[in-house]
Amino acid sequence: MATHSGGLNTTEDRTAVRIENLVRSFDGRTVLDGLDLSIAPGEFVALLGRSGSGKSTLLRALAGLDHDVAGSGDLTAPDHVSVVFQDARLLPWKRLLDNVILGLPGPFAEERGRAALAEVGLAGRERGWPVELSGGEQQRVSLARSLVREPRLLLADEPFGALDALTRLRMHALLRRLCERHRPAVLLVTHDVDEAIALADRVVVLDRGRIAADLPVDVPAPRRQGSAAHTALRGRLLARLGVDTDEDHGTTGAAGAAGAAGIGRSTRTNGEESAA
Ligand SMILES: Nc1ncnc2c1ncn2[C@@H]1O[C@H](COP(=O)(O)OP(=O)(O)OP(=O)(O)O)[C@@H](O)[C@H]1O
Repeated sequence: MATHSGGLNTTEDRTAVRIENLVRSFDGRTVLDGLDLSIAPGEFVALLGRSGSGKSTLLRALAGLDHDVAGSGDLTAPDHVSVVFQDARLLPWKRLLDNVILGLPGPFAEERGRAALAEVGLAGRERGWPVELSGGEQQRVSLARSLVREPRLLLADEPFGALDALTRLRMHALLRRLCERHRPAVLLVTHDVDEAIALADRVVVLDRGRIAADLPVDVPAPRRQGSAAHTALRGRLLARLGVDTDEDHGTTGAAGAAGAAGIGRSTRTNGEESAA
């Protein structure tokens, strides 16, 4: 695997993503400060961090969307990267199938697009228009558009942030199924600690431009909220986010709000927490 300082490289080896000493600054303010992170092929990593901590900046760097931003470090990512954003970003003047296969080369693009729409539960809607879809359905099309390209790395920037709670749960189940089938490496940015625990193999917390915690999700399926393992991991993550949950003292109301927001006052030390 070849890596080059300051650029985006590609690799086909056993590491899907390797980031070393990544630095990104805006107007003299350092946002990513020597960040290190690796993701294995097929691994699902959730990225938490307070607002403004640099999560989207990291995603943009991985997507190769920040060529105009000054910075340094080594960054290695696969050739095939897809990005899903909070808004589905469908082209309103194109039918759903055409949105899914937009720019997709090859004679079987239509066939693959139909299969992808069926996979996300939208079989028969190929000739429909984006305006006819709910927010959740639009995000399904966005997922189909990403997965039809068989990415080795799927980057998702709060893809369910605008959805209602029930739709969000359905989308969790769908994303899990799709990832089990297609096995891309995934980096999911979320503000929701419970979403991170529900979906990821590993959760990392970004703080002060570095990875402050890197914890495996050792919660037995079906990862029910309220189980001892779920509650323990949730508490550790919220603590790293600077949220005082009081869960040890038997009050969970504030923790519930904090779990969804992923924000709060800063009380942590600067040390990195990782798997014990
Ligand atoms: N193009 C840019 N020009 C100037 N500053 C920027 C730019 N992009 C990001 N920033 C700044 O970098 C910091 C990190 O932004 P980023 O969007 O990566 O944070 P985030 O963790 O994704 O935040 P949120 O959770 O609120 O979406 C913020 O202070 C933001 O204002």
